[in-house]
Amino acid sequence: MSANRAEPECSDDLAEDVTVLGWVPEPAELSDVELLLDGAFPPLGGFLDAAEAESVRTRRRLSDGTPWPAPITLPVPAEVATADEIELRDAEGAPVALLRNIAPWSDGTTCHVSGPLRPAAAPGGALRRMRPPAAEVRAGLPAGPVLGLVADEPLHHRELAQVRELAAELDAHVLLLPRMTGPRPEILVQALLAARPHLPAGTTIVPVPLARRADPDGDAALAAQVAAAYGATHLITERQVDGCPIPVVEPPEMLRDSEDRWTRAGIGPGSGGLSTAELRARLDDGAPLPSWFTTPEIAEQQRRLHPPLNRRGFTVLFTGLSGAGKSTLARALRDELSQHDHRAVTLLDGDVVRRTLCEGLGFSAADRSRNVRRIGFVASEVTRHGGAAICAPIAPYEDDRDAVRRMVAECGGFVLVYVATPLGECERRDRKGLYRKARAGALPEFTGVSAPYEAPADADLVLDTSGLSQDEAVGRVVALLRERGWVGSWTWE
Ligand SMILES: Nc1ncnc2c1ncn2[C@@H]1O[C@H](COP(=O)(O)OS(=O)(=O)O)[C@@H](OP(=O)(O)O)[C@H]1O
Ligand SMILES: Nc1ncnc2c1ncn2[C@@H]1O[C@H](COP(=O)(O)OP(=O)(O)O)[C@@H](O)[C@H]1O
Repeated sequence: MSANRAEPECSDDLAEDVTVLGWVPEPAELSDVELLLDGAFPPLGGFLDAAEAESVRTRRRLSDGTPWPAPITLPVPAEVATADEIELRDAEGAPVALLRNIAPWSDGTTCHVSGPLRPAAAPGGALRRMRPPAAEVRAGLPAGPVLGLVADEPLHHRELAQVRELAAELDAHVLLLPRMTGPRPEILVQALLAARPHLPAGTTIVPVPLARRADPDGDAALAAQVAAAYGATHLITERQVDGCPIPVVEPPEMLRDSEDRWTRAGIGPGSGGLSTAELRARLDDGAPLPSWFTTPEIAEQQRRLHPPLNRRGFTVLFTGLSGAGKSTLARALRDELSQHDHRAVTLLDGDVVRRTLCEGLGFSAADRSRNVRRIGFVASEVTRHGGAAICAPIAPYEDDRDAVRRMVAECGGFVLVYVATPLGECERRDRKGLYRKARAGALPEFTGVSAPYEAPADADLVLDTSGLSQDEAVGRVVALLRERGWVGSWTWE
């Protein structure tokens, strides 16, 4: 049997020369660690080795032929891959699991570690009290069919009627597995708990920290594996699931009758309900959700999960050469928003950030990268909590700007403004005399002179301040924010 399959627990008495290193995996990888420890990925007992990963990638099967939909692997830096044992830690640095690194491997560019896992502490993670290990959940289920549903959206009247219909048809117990993904997973769980009065009596609800996979088919099939591990004997899903370990049941067509009840036989005007796009548009606009669509309690959680655009946070990242006008425009935009918008505005200006948050960092590529990503982290937190973050670093590297976009976009709006004032004009302005020094060789690694600036190809707005007044430039940013729905019309000028 491969080193990655479930195995007897390895012993604690390691030899003295065993090297143990700590490592903090990405949040999605930590979710896999939790699921492995909880027995939610049987028969896996740890991360896949090279042969198993290749077998899953090419055949969607483990090497012994067992269907397995997605590679569960753990990439690490090369120096970590050399350790015999790796202590996997959560974002706060607390130990979660110990990985016996029996078979480290490389895919040519990235190192991976593989081997059995054992817990390093009592099970933790968000909402832990609601989610016992898979075996415990299975043991608590009644005998007979169990209808599983892995939910990553709230359930409204139509979906709830579908679940009730299928449960009655199969005479099944319902096992609802809210999927803890996205920036506010706890709200999804609350939205699904709010649906309990409308689900069959005794429905078991267990949140699962199953991170989303890029490949939608592999993702759906992995969700099916998890549902089966927790005891589902049938799975409700609209998707085709290859190699599903349990029978799939498609949700039946439900229509709304003239009294707004959802039935299999119902007919009536608008009887199909709201499409996903219609629901999203209503949520974006803050429009009410009709009572035939959902209950007030579920609607409240749905709105918390997806607030109207003009109530969500956003970030504006100005990028451009020194002297391009980033700080000037950032300050003017701050003033404009402070005067007209309801959000708290946080200005993260290059010079100020470097004296505070990023004190001690220089201008090497690595330090600039750290600087920009730190700014991005703070901006994403401001955005998550409904504020407006305005950032004005040079941010010369595309990778770092992309990282900021990713961090922020998970939490709210993101706008990249390229202040594309030409180098000649920036140099002519030379407000701080830095270009002169750089040209004289007294200031090394100066952006545009002796250090690179990668002009963005993905800017949401490009502003050349050599041909645009400050007011016009800020007006364009505000117009874009308005067009995207993040800000409304000003009530007064
Ligand atoms: N070598 C070098 N290259 C570029 N800029 C330099 C350098 N040394 C000091 N300065 C001053 O630092 C400001 C840029 O800092 P940033 O944090 O925005 O830069 S970066 O995003 O990390 O690249 C920049 O401010 P702005 O003129 O507001 O852009 C400069 O005043
Ligand atoms: N249309 C404009 N928009 C912004 N700044 C302008 C404009 N026209 C001239 N400037 C001047 O250019 C300089 C830009 O400096 P700054 O805003 O500190 O740039 P950065 O933050 O990109 O280094 C300021 O002195 C500002 O007054």
